[in-house]
Amino acid sequence: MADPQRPATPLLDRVHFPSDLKGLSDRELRQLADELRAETISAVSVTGGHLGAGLGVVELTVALHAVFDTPRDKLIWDVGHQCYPHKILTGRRDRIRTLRTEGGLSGFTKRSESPYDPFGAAHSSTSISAALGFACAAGLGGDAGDAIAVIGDGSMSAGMAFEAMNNAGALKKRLFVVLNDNEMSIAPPVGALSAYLSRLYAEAPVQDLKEVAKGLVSLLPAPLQEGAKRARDMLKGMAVGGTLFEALGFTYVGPIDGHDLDQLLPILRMLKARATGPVLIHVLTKKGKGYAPAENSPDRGHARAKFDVVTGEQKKTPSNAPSYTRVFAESLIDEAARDDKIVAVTAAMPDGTGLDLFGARFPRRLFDVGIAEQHAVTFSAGLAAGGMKPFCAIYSTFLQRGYDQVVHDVAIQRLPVRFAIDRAGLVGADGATHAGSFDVAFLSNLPGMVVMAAADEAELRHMVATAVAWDEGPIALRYPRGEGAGVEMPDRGAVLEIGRGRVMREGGRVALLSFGTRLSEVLKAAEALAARGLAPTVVDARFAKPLDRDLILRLAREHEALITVEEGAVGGFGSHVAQLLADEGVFDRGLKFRSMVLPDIFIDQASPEAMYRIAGMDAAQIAAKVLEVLGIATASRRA
Ligand SMILES: Cc1ncc(C[n+]2csc(CCOP(=O)(O)OP(=O)(O)O)c2C)c(N)n1
Ligand SMILES: CC(=O)[C@@H](O)[C@H](O)COP(=O)(O)O
Ligand SMILES: [Mg+2]
Repeated sequence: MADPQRPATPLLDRVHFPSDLKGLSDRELRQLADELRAETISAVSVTGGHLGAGLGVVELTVALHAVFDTPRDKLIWDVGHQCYPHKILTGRRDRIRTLRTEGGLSGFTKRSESPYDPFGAAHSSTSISAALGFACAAGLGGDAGDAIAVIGDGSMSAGMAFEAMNNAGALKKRLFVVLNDNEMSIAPPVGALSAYLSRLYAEAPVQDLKEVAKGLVSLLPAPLQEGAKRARDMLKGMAVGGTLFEALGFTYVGPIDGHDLDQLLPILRMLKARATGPVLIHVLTKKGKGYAPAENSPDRGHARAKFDVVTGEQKKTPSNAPSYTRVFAESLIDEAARDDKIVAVTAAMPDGTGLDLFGARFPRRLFDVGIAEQHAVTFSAGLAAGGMKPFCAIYSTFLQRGYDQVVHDVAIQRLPVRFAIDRAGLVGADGATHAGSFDVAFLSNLPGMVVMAAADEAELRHMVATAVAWDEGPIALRYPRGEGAGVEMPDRGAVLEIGRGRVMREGGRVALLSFGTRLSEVLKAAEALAARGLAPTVVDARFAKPLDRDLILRLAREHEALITVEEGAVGGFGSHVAQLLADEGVFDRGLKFRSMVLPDIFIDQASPEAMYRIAGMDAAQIAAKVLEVLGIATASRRA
């Protein structure tokens, strides 16, 4: 009997690389697409991960690989969260059930993984720039081949995509941009571009093949276009809204049905044969296509835990503690009920940041600006300058994109923007691209910035209250992905004294100075050391900026060694403590000092626990560091 969890895929079994598609008929390609969809669903049911986007591009993936000559032609998937079918067709099917696990395949495209991934991604809206780079390199004697960017409607709204199109339209290089329009970002898309795209296909019904083919004569080199004017005019008439892309110098083709290989194949073949400059192919698809539990869910199956293929039911591990994200959202709602100046800003991540809850309660006070982190930061600066109390909630990794805005628009003007930095530290299955490693470093060096890290969910509630109360300049609070520590929650957040840490336990010889949620591991390490008669002092620093100078200098005076621990890269909390100690001449007096930070490598996907083990930051490793600093040999070292 057929196993629904592991479908039969007789044709796909014969396809190992895109070259195997070349001998298949269009009818066989249609069958292949069906098998590829079933295999994608089966694989993600085992691994969890991004499901809906991949299901939406199954036919597109088959068509692009069937028509273009990858990897010579460079196929660049924007974000890369839709690339699982592509991985299956490009020599990685045997490892597809290792997606997003330690030692397994990345959940995104990655250059080091395959020559079929010419450009890595995971953050959005980079594909057109990269493809244009490839197109120009080819023209200058670099790698030959066409460049094709596939970008979603959500990602298309980001400034970078328009910067790239503006450049491409002027350069007039042959370049293919496939706009995969599924009317979804993670949440329903927002903004004027989204409305514009909807109008495009509301006004111009999906074109039938014959008409599109006629219109495509406009791609012919100029001398051949003369006799085709009527057809070109017809295409223009149909693609009423193509004018935006045409104004940017692209030939607009579409909208076409992205699930219909009878449309995709001939159009792509014709474009491959004849296009001369930049072309935008507007393809309509359905996120989650072909799998009812995904199609019918509000996020169209964007990301899934492992699930049962038949029922679609996800296998989530139950938890006793609320997530940090939820605590942030509930705390903010609580504060906002008392203070009508509080507003919230998200860059296309209402669910991920918990601000969907805030929006449900205060619809007029939530701004989802789309995938536009730079704008989100400066927009928040404007809100602050206008007298509001904006909470700009962004994942640590995505805030990287808005750094100049943080410096130039917020910090220099000392505007009280509250940065709620979610996904701080190592996040697990999304890997290095999504790790929140750098925010402490890139924020703590800014004059006037206050930088806090919550050690647990109760602390997070206090930090939200503290940020509300702080009007003197920008302030950031960081917290990780996942569940809290399960501590008792205060009814209301207390306003913390800026720049003051808290002593968790007093001990001798060594002081452990923790910044963030490693505190629980630090306390476990302290317990283990205490059992050996080496009870250390443990402090929750709370602030990386301003530092609690008095406390740190006291600890330095009263202990033989001081060790900082943080979920961030070098240049952050530990570096600032070291700077203080150096400036105050403390090292001259013989203090032993170590800073436990994320190592100077990008850590690939694994469970967060495994990633912290790789980083050398679990309780056992912290305890071992203490022994090392004190010159006490451990059993394993002696052995
Ligand atoms: C710079 C950046 N901001 C936010 C995200 C989070 N994110 C990942 S996919 C996604 C939605 C993308 O929508 P779209 O491009 O339309 O692709 P779809 O999922 O609809 O296929 C978002 C917001 C990201 N990866 N990169
Ligand atoms: C592809 C992408 O950037 C998002 O979908 C991201 O994977 C979400 O991460 P969380 O699961 O931590 O919200
Ligand atoms: Mg989309």
